[in-house]
Amino acid sequence: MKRIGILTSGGDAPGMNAAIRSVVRTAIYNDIEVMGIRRGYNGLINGDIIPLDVSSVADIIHRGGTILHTARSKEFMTEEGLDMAMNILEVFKIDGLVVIGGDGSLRGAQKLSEKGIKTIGIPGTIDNDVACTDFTIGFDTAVNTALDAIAKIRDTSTSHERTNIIEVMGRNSGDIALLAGLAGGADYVIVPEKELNIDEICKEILKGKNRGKLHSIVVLAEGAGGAYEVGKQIQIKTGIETRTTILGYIQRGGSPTAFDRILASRMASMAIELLMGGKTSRTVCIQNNKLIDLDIDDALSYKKQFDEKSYKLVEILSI
Ligand SMILES: Nc1ncnc2c1ncn2[C@@H]1O[C@H](COP(=O)(O)OP(=O)(O)OP(=O)(O)O)[C@@H](O)[C@H]1O
Ligand SMILES: O=P(O)(O)OC[C@H]1O[C@](O)(CO)[C@@H](O)[C@@H]1O
Repeated sequence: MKRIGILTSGGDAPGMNAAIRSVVRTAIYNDIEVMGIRRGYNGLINGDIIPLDVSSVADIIHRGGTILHTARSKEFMTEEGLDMAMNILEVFKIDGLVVIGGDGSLRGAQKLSEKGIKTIGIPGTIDNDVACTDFTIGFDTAVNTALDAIAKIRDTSTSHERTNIIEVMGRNSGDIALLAGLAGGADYVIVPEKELNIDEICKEILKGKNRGKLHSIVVLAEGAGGAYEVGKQIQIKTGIETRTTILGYIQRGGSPTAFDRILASRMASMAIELLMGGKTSRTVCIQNNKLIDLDIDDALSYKKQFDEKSYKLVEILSI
């Protein structure tokens, strides 16, 4: 293996830069050249490619976002787009590719490997919705960012004796809501994996009020829908003044936690080892605190298991 490419795709996530740094430095350490493909699969189709050396990845381990930029590419999902991407890889003499992104991005990597380019995927998304891995890069930072916001909202909720609904990201996954809610002492978490029951939530809130609680915190995952409507319903049914905060993109930016930097550095270095070992169509995952690699098709066939125990624990601890 003489020259590899690296790209980030889908939504950005804190820790992607740490992964890029680790790919570049592990490769160069092993005498492999690295080309940075900018703007995801769009950049691959358009030849938006720059060489990366040791210094190009200096001073980025602590930065959010991705220095390679990212994108979602409809064109890449067509047969013509895929062929154009393969042509560009040939033109730039790239014989291995590392893709950092969510499940869609890994699917794209798999398509390229079917066409003959050696590809390795690294799961990076704040949503933690790639079922084959216990953690995706960026998830831990997003949970900590949400937790910090919950703590601040809790202060003002207490002063005003209000209920606060806090909407977090996660697409169709309730993982950010669940863990930020557990760590933030939420009274209730609303997740897409569970049916929404407003009366049940109101009962819990009123139970808390009757034992002298000064505030209630409800963490809602965006995929569970309608934060403002949920807040309105709760206010009508409990008579308690209710406010809604949507955290949005602050969860996708910011300096990655130690956990995400370490996970990113380890996964990315392993991706290069896999390429050097001649592997293709594999994705790196972490399971039970061990890094493993799986065939991308197998990895994408995993079904995400909802963490019922943590969900129950939120209920137990909010009595
Ligand atoms: N089935 C597929 N075949 C080829 N390419 C795909 C496929 N699915 C997704 N991709 C490519 O990967 C890109 C990113 O996918 P997607 O928008 O689903 O985000 P993701 O990687 O799942 O990350 P996130 O959910 O964090 O945004 C798509 O825009 C597309 O270019
Ligand atoms: O960047 P966009 O297109 O607004 O996408 C937002 C989505 O991306 C994510 O931030 C990451 O997949 C989701 O949590 C969210 O639903």
